Amino acid sequence: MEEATVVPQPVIKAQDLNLVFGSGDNAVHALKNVNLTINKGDFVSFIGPSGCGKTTFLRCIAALEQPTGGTLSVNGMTPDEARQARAYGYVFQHAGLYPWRTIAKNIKLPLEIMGYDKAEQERRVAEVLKLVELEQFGQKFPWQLSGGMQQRASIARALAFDADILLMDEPFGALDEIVRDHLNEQLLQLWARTDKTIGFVTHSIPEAVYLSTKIVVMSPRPGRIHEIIDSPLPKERPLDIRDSAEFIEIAHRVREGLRAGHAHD
Ligand SMILES: Nc1ncnc2c1ncn2[C@@H]1O[C@H](COP(=O)(O)OP(=O)(O)OP(=O)(O)O)[C@@H](O)[C@H]1O
Repeated sequence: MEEATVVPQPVIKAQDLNLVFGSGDNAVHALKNVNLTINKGDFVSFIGPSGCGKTTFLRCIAALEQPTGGTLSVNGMTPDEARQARAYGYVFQHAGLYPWRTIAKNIKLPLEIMGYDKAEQERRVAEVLKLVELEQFGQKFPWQLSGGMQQRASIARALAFDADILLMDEPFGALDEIVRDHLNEQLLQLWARTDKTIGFVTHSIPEAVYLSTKIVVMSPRPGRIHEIIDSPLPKERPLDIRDSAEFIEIAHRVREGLRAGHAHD
């Protein structure tokens, strides 16, 4: 029997994207001629040296920065329209939970602002707490949770309005290795279950290789895409896949890409 061909559905499309902060002598060319298509269900990691524009690219998608050239579409809309349509959830490096609100109330806040009725707010909070395995912690305050649990709560908050796209800016950068491994595993399971499209910024080669279907290797300022590596790893990834020859080979390619990217300067 012939295998069904899956037609890729572009979700995020950047064409010749440029962003220059400031002008004259103070101009910073943060993104230069970035061309990238992210398809539905992709898990795309962005890796590159500090200051190469990873966060800026994510912020452009989220309409938090305005590109100075090129085009960018999100679910077929402009980033501004996509923001208004709640097309994505955004997870920052630090959990950013309000200390005076319980975990459930933190997750509820954007839902309140968006005008969901009380019953729907409760239903969604319960659902996302379950997804990140924090069902028992809704009534706790952030300070009563570990760093990893707080980060899971912030992921739950981003998932609460059930956007198809999740943008994550180094969400696990501040956590220790073991907690990070665990959260990586959980995030992959969540991605497999929900079929979301994920854009993920990281500094860690193993994290990028473990999580992604596509690894975007960026080069130093002005931020350009040096290479896009498609991962042949299966969707189901136990942690020990990191010891496999295939994994090590991709990690090697990413490292080489990062080195070669540096040579542009
Ligand atoms: N609002 C701004 N005004 C001026 N320059 C900015 C602004 N935001 C970012 N930059 C500059 O743009 C460049 C890209 O920054 P960005 O934060 O996207 O890099 P990054 O790859 O995410 O870095 P890191 O890995 O350190 O988080 C940097 O040189 C940064 O200093």
